[in-house]
Amino acid sequence: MAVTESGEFRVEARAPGKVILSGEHAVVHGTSAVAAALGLYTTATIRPGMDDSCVLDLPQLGVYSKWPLKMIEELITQPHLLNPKPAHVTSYSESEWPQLAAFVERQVRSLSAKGAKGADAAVTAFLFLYTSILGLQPATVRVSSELPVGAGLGSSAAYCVALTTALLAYSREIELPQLPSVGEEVSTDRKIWFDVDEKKVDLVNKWAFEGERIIHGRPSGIDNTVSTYGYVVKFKKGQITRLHTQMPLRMLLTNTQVGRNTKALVAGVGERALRHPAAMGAIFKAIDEIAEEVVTILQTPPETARLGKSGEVVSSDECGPHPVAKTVQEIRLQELVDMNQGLLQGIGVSHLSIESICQITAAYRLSSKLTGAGGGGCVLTLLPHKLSSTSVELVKVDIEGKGFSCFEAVIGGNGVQVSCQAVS
Ligand SMILES: Nc1ncnc2c1ncn2[C@@H]1O[C@H](COP(=O)(O)OP(=O)(O)O)[C@@H](O)[C@H]1O
Ligand SMILES: C[C@@](O)(CCOP(=O)(O)O)CC(=O)O
Ligand SMILES: [Mg+2]
Repeated sequence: MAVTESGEFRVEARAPGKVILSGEHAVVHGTSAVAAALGLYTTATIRPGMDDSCVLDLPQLGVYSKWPLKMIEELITQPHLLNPKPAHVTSYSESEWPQLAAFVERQVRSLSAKGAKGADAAVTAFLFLYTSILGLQPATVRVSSELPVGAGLGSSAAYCVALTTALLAYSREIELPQLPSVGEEVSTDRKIWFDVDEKKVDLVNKWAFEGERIIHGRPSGIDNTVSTYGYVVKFKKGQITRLHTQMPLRMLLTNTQVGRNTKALVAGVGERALRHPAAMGAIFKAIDEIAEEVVTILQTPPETARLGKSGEVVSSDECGPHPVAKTVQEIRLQELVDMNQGLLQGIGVSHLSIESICQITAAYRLSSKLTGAGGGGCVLTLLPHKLSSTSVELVKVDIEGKGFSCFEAVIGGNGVQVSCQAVS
């Protein structure tokens, strides 16, 4: 453990978003899903606090609050909650925090209109994680993100993972990398990100899941798991398998800009499953089979499509004026994406904006599906490895011409990382 002369330091943790390739919603009901880390990050920064207070700055939600620690202490009515136990993961329950909901509601009501949306859940999760991990230590906390919030790219999980990691590092439950000596300037471009120690990364994931429970109600755990560990994973009932993919994964992400809320969508699917247990059970089973097949395909070395009699690539398709060769795996994966989207529509989580993107890309023989909770949010479009950048541009122009925004995703990268700096 490195400590500065003054003993004070600032920590930062960054956690990636995610894309679900296959299996969203059904995974909440115990089936398999496949997801990958997305190269867009949420960063939590904690620096020493002043005036015995806690400052929370959430620029994406328009939240900026400064609370005297005495005020937070009054919310803790159970004596055993007064002593933080970072190594011992606990769950939030309203009965143990009888005054927290009303406190948060008052805080959020006093915010701007921009600040109100989603702020209650974010502030509740923050206060629970802060007091449980750090206790009543003064600190200034800022969480900012490159991810769109509430668009299916796992911003809620990245928020919980980044925040939890920064809190655990600030409490020194996570070992900090060597700090530069006091007075030594560290410029932003020299900032080094370190992976979280293997022994502590499971602790991060467990605390982050508790945060997700506050925001989502009933998370499967896939989002916080991918954000914590990174890469491409299969997830089933809490079991995580890292996939060593043989095929390069390339995709376009389109944001419909239609706002939605994961908690409400997950609850809606749960209610539909109660009304139609057999039919919904059959759909979940089909989604499970699709996810398992996706896992197999991703791990199979690419096989180039055969040439037909006149020399054409039998399994190639036209993409605008440019022919595109697809591997056998890419063609199968496209079919599975189409089937998965059809089933998601069947469980009631698609949206006209999503269908319209699927139609646009189908004209280019490309397959798309919603990713995340749906109801709006983002749509992924698989891009064959050999699709030229000119063809991708054509698809993008068409999508953007219809008023949506899209970008080519960087996926399968690292999970949560930490950085720190001395404060003189
Ligand atoms: N950068 C952030 N700052 C504060 N809260 C955030 C941030 N990102 C996500 N959240 C919380 O997560 C909620 C969105 O989560 P959710 O509906 O699951 O959508 P998604 O995870 O797909 O972006 C927000 O309303 C907010 O409570
Ligand atoms: C719908 C679901 O499968 C994924 C939700 O992802 P997001 O919050 O929309 O990014 C829910 C879950 O697995 O917890
Ligand atoms: Mg979420």
